[in-house]
Amino acid sequence: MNLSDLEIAKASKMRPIQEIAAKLGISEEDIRPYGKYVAKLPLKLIDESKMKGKKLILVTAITPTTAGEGKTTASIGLTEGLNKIGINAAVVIREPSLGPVFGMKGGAAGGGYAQVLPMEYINLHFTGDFAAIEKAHNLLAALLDNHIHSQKNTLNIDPRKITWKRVMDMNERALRDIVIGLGGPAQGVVRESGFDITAASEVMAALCLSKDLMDLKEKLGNIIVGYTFQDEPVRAHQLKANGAMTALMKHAIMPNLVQTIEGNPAIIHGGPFANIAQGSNSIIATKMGLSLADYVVTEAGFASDLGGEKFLDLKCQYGGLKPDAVVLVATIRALKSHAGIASANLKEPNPKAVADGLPNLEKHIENIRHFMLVPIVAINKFSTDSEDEITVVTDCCKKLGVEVAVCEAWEKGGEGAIELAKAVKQAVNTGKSHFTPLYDFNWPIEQKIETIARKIYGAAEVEYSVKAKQQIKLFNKIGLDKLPVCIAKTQYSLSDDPLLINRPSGFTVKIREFDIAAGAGFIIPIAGTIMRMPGLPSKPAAENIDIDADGNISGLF
Ligand SMILES: Nc1ncnc2c1ncn2[C@@H]1O[C@H](COP(=O)(O)OP(=O)(O)O)[C@@H](O)[C@H]1O
Ligand SMILES: O=COP(=O)(O)O
Ligand SMILES: [Mg+2]
Repeated sequence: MNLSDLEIAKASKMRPIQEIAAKLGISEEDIRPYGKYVAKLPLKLIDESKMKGKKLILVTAITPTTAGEGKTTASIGLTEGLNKIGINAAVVIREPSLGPVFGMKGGAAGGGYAQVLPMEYINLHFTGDFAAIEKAHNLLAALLDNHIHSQKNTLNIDPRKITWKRVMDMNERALRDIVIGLGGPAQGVVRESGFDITAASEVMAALCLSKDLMDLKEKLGNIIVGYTFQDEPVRAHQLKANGAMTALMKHAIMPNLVQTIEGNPAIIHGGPFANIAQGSNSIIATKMGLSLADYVVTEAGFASDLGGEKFLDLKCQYGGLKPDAVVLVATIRALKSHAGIASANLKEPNPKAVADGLPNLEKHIENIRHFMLVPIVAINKFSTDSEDEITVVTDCCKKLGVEVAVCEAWEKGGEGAIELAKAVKQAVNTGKSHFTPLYDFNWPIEQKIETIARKIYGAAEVEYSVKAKQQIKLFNKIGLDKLPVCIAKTQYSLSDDPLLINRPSGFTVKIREFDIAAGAGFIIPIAGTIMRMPGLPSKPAAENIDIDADGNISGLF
């Protein structure tokens, strides 16, 4: 195949969004169109009574290369395949961030003949949800600094203990750590601050974990922006910020309906990354999908140790969701990378390297079983994969008693995912999945972290910096210790060291500090050197993106 993702997307004939809505039994009056091919869906379409008996399938992956191993592509392909075998399935995915779009990974609308459309609209500004999240986040920052400057700091906030930063949906390392208020007394109070990427915003997390607009307003009001001189937490509602913040989110709270290349329904909502945030689309969108379709295929970022674990322990517990099966995407190229093969040589057939990389796959299979769930391995086939290499993986799965299917949806669309769809249909109806979260929110903070680190990462122990230990004491004092944890760490290793590939053991996870999302409802242990504002690579994808006089965009992928 020599067409690019964008060329395939442009060549695909889209159906009016009303037709896609009708597939989900939604009337024209009930949708809010954004042009001909996109619509927002009102929350009244969520009906928990209709969710009974519906099937929820999580798509996760093995530890990825920098390009990603095809979870979003396979999720869309599987949805096409399920519809081809007569199952009314919808895919529910996250909205792409401009960070990767202009950075290294590119967009997040799938690939090849397994894409959601309109791809360029989805990958760029879409319906403005990210913009609303950014504005709400930065409004709180502005009100906070204004309180200190213009309102005599009656809340007694210690400017050195402000934790609330600003956000921007761009990979901007230059804004990670900044000094604000320079230029004299009229410019506010001089203090250190910084930017995180919007995908890491607590407003994003609150949106993804809320059940409706008033729940979102309460979550936003509970955001801790910093501490007083007496170490008391200061929350957004004390700045009277959450009403206006929620007003900005009035439309963003509604999920977005689009379509796949084959005209099946796709719901897109929220876009947190899974290495620095909780990595799953919203509870609202997932419940809407389960209210309207019989099967919902949904993805969580990066591998089972990041998006997978956070989807299961955090989102499912908060949302009362129970997955019926987990698809574990594996690629020949990623397995070879775990054998130490350089990225330049990953296309060369090398069955032995595939075999040497299998321990990483085995660990991710074990991780899914830790949640008492049934894994199905989906080999996302690339054109360069050899039959011998694929046989290495299928033999390994058979030895472990794990269902495995080759997924060719990137090349063939739904036709290429029928084998996977049949395996999923069988798995969700065996009743062998008895979803059990890894930990109870009420456990002590250290026990929650150490359970994940040992069981899911394979760590020998967890170490805490002096700062992290002080923060745990503070969290225990102010009652944040009963919140779940959302560990920020590298996506390139099961450990917190990106250089430890394959299945590392005997390592120590080092928690350097914590961020908190007291409003959204979790604490964020930050492991290793991970940053919550990524930087652009030396060859940004943005340099290859262009537009002509007729508005034709090129280079987006
Ligand atoms: N089978 C495949 N062959 C070629 N390219 C693929 C294949 N599957 C995915 N891709 C490409 O790899 C990149 C990552 O895919 P994506 O589905 O976004 O992965 P993830 O969601 O796991 O990050 C995308 O550019 C996509 O088009
Ligand atoms: O948060 C990361 O998501 P992907 O793995 O889909 O890129
Ligand atoms: Mg993805």
